[in-house]
Amino acid sequence: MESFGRRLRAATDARGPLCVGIDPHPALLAQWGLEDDVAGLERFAFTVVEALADRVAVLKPQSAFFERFGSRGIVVLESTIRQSRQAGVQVLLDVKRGDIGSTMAAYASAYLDPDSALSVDAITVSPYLGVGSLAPAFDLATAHGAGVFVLALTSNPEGPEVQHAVTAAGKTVAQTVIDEISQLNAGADGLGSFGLVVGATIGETGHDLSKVNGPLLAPGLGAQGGDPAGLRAIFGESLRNVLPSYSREVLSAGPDVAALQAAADRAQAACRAVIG
Ligand SMILES: O=c1ccn([C@@H]2O[C@H](COP(=O)(O)O)[C@@H](O)[C@H]2O)c(=O)[nH]1
Repeated sequence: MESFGRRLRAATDARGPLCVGIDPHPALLAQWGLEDDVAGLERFAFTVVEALADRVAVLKPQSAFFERFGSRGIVVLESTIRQSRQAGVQVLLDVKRGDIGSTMAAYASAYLDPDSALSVDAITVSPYLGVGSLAPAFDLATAHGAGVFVLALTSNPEGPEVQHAVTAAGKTVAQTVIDEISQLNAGADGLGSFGLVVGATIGETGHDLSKVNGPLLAPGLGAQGGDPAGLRAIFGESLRNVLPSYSREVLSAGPDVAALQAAADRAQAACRAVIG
């Protein structure tokens, strides 16, 4: 199977770099005139897929908002993933898993084994137990042409306390993660399949992303205050590999399908003006 990195590059070349999150917040369900229940969750998620699956490169369901409804929410997540993939969009499940290797192997099979009902193109993971503990996810992703995005410099204000801490080796925790992921992508044919999460809100931090050769997911645009104009200072020469990601800013245009599409088109144009 073609690698995730190559599929992603083809998708962003064809449709632009934009990633839109599917985050069915209770407040958004109310704004859309939907009940805060499984039927409302389903209507919300399916409407986003109907509106955007054929015009953006990546849809990013936020697992937490589906898990909130227990097993019935997971069934909706499975359908959302299935419909999205059938429509040809890359699906990045924002699920931020991370555990000791033997447990990580089970998480990996849940999301990266093509036989799983929750199988997606890529997932987000947390390196807090050490990047090496994520090896089962890297291995399964490689075997099945999937991708893995590792949290490095997150968009929230609490992140730097941990991520900017300097290790005994003299590098920040974030730079350690960045360098380990860069090594995984070394020798990739085209864009690598191992990505990083680097928030669009962080400003210039001095971290070196130039050797990553993998996709750089940039959440935090719109509702969290990030602006496409700020991406240049954060990503420098790696700008071409950035996947700018919006959730609430685009989703709040719903439930009208044409209004959602117009909001996504505006976000796409703003990002293209910076990323190209
Ligand atoms: O550093 C991070 C990592 C992940 N996220 C996720 O992205 C979306 C952002 O939603 P907005 O409505 O555009 O603020 C959400 O699912 C977060 O969990 C992040 O924001 N920052």
